[in-house]
Amino acid sequence: MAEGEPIRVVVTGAAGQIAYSLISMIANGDVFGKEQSVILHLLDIPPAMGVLEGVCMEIDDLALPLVKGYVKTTEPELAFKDVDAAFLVGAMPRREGMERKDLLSANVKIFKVQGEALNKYAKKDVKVLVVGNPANTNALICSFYAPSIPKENFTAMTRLDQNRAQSAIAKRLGLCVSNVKNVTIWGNHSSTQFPDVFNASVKLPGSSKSVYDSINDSQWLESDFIKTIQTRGAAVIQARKMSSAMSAAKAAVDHMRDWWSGTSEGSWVSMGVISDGSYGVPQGLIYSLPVSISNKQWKIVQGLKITDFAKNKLDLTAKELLEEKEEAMAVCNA
Ligand SMILES: NC(=O)c1ccc[n+]([C@@H]2O[C@H](COP(=O)([O-])OP(=O)(O)OC[C@H]3O[C@@H](n4cnc5c(N)ncnc54)[C@H](O)[C@@H]3O)[C@@H](O)[C@H]2O)c1
Ligand SMILES: O=C(O)C[C@H](O)C(=O)O
Repeated sequence: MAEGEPIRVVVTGAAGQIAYSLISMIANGDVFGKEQSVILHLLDIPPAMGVLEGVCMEIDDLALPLVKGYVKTTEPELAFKDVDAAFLVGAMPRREGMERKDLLSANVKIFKVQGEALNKYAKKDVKVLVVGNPANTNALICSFYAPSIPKENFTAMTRLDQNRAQSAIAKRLGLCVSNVKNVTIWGNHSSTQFPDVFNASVKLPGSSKSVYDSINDSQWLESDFIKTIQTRGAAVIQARKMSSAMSAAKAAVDHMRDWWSGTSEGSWVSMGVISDGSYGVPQGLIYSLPVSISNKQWKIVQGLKITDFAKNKLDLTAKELLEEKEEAMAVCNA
């Protein structure tokens, strides 16, 4: 990319509630850096075009110098044309009482169509982040229908779960969240996910201590803490009557920023990525794993301690993803 040239960034579901927070953060340089200008590609469906018109007025009124233009469209071929990065947010959110996989039959077809469009129109090194639920399986389907783009370029968002877990640990310890490092989310962005602090640490002045030792309450860590993170999305829906948006947008920013700029030495983040058999996870699923990133390439962190307790949890969430994959393929082939 030539110095000073804008990158093209697509946000789907651009008239929705997550996009409303996300677009301003992208436009402000929070994802691709304060020097990187952007052309925003904003995709939504015809009934949402009036709202999107208003969002575009607000983009103008933000008066942010990094925004070199925007494309507002209902056409995937325009939305995905030559894009460098894709935030695939547009999909139906769940309502109270639903599991995310209940959205599968409604949402998965969107990701088939968008995979095909990415395949035809996007740059071959496009970085794709799927936010729309069920995020892991939607990312898998999107990648399946975009065979000319490397599978490594399709990821699903579990960063919100990581942020929730790190925040809960910090709160319990009375520390700032920036002191908590290397919490891992394994598996599906669903109630079977495993938020794992066995390998996480707490930074203290001049030293570092394991989260386990710092909290010193394995009963809490192995039951209430896990359940709270697994069901946090549902708790937000119950309270707000709408799913998380502000925190979801921030997590999407964190995910793409780290993919773009890299992780620091000795630290990792969680992303739903294509599994290669590491940690006994079946190959070919989009499964949340610990990754370190440099030169815009993620790498699965190897050698983390997996106890029998953890292994059972890893297997359970893999089983759910295998079932979702089968159901999604059936929906797409129907
Ligand atoms: N992975 C995560 O951590 C995470 C977190 C929060 C929400 N989500 C999911 O993100 C999705 C969006 O949530 P939201 O709160 O912004 O929903 P929303 O209903 O406010 O917005 C969704 C937008 O997508 C649009 N849309 C629908 N079909 C589309 C299509 N085919 N192409 C383009 N746009 C389309 C809708 O018109 C709407 O404007 C939901 O599926 C939600 O469950 C995921
Ligand atoms: O829980 C949901 O349905 C929305 C989102 O996936 C979340 O985790 O908040």
